[in-house]
Amino acid sequence: MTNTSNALNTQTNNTITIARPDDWHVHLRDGKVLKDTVTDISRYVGRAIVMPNLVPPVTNAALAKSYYERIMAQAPSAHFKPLMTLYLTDNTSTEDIIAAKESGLVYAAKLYPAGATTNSSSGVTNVDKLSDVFAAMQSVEMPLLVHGEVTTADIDIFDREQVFIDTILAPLVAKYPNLKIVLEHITTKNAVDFVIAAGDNIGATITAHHLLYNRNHMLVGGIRPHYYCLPILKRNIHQQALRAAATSGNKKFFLGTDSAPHVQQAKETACGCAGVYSSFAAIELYAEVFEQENALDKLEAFASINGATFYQLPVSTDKITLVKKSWQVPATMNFGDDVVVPVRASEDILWTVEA
Ligand SMILES: NC(=O)N[C@@H](CC(=O)O)C(=O)O
Ligand SMILES: [Zn+2]
Ligand SMILES: [Zn+2]
Repeated sequence: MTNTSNALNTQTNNTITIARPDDWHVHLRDGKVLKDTVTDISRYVGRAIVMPNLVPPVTNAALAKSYYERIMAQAPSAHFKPLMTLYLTDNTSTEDIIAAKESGLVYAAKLYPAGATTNSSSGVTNVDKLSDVFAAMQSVEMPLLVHGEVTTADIDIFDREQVFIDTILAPLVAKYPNLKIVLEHITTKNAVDFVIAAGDNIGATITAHHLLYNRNHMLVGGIRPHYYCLPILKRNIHQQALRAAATSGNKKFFLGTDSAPHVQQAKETACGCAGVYSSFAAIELYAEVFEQENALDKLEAFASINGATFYQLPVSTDKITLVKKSWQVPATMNFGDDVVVPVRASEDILWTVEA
């Protein structure tokens, strides 16, 4: 099959060539494990929006710069570029936003409602405290990335995203009509519907695991901690809505793995951490979903075009090729002095990226 100048992807039944994908939401962690996460992600991913939920969090341009330098010190592949993010707290100032923008390294700021997820204890307790910060972000055109879950004890964990959209996100979108917002790792039909109905300034990332799995995978026949992530896997109708959105080609939806490794002991315990490690095989996992939905022709839009367009960055001119060839994921993977149990551990992944 020949490529035409305006159709970027080339496809047969068993291979597909697309522009180099980016990952618009990933956790690379820090310290000894950085070598492992950076090696895995930089195998073929171009740009990655790097989450700032370290301990302590990445709250200003200076911290973002030193984290950037620690990532680059791992000697990632030449095509890899980390795009840094700022962690918003109750104390973030408009000066922090301006300095971050001027650094040229920070591409977005992340809103973690305090207590919502891993390392979010320094997060924002009340978005009203950040009015000036959001106004500054709107004026310097810095996207706001949102972990969209409320944290109040009276709200059921399966409803946290929907309640966040209704009570916090919708008013925020109304108050800052030009602020670019990415609702990260969406998990519900409510989120899909909200994003579709909103203006072009509102987008969403979708993880591979929320496309491949629903809460039955986590809970039927025994509790499986390696499926536990936040926002938590929802029921099948939500999974179907996510699959429809991702494979639709709609420019508002783009690839964000939310790959979030935790050591094996921290997952396989009485109170296990939230997070799924997936970035070692991101595009291969998404390709399974797109093939199942008969939408391999939309994979490039989701993985390589829509996110770049949202962030006003050029689409990569490099290409990668996926081949329909299965391989077995190891039971564990190196993670500093420890190991992580990756998504699909000891099972097959159906696609392979050609070296
Ligand atoms: N997604 C997760 O379950 N965990 C993430 C945090 C996050 O993205 O919310 C982590 O940092 O471990
Ligand atoms: Zn999150
Ligand atoms: Zn995340």
